[in-house]
Amino acid sequence: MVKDSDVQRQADGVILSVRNLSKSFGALRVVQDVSFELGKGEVLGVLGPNGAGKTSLFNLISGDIGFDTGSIVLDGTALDREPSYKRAMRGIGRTYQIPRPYAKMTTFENLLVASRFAAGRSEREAYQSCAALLEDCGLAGKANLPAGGLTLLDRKRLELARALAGEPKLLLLDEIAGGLTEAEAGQLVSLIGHVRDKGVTIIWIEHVLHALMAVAERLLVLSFGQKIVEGRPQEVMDDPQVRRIYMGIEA
Ligand SMILES: Nc1ncnc2c1ncn2[C@@H]1O[C@H](COP(=O)(O)OP(=O)(O)OP(=O)(O)O)[C@@H](O)[C@H]1O
Repeated sequence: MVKDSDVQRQADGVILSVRNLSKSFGALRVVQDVSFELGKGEVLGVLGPNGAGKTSLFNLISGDIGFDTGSIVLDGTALDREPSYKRAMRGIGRTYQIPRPYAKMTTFENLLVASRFAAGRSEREAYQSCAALLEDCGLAGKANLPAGGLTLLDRKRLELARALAGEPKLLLLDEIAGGLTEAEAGQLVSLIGHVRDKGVTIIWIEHVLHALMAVAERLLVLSFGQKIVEGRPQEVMDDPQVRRIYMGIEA
């Protein structure tokens, strides 16, 4: 149920309100009564053990799956049952844990598709913005290579660039640093920092803690589909429940 107060808060600078969101697959309750808010330009990190419901939460926000109960309000608009392509056009961009480029298309063509369809750019505008994006994301030298042949780091860069080509106001990053070396993760962190500096609001699910801690202003921890704690990064990491449940450390 969307309350008038949610819409009012959004006028005050909140870009996303998630209220009492729940989703079950059969008897499995993957997201249970989760609520949080996100300020414009904020970076929220999401943590939790494997299977905690983090990707499911993203799928609910992006519209890849529908929720059972609760509400999601983006910039004053309740998303209700809107499909994912409409949410992309409203400004929700996302990456997937396993990058999903069109493998036979070139890096540049992959970006063009996102720019034309998610951002609704004309052909000319799309060419210009995608050329700039290739530069920003360190992919200029790979523009004409088939995306399927890129290294893992370049596939992650392309995954991020494709999400950015849709010109999102809210960007959902799903374990984008996973599988990278420390130096590669560092490059990605600085890229994400640039995206944040341009005013894009970000929710970032990540197991690579040092990468997340470098950018996130607030953390939210899920366990068995429920939000167990939310707050400033150091407060959250010091929380006894988080140390026990997430890190396996006895308080
Ligand atoms: N489409 C689906 N049908 C049935 N069960 C699902 C489906 N999608 C996810 N699940 C289950 O929901 C639970 C939460 O999965 P989810 O992928 O959201 O967790 P996660 O926190 O992102 O985990 P990880 O860190 O391993 O990516 C898991 O038990 C998973 O098996």
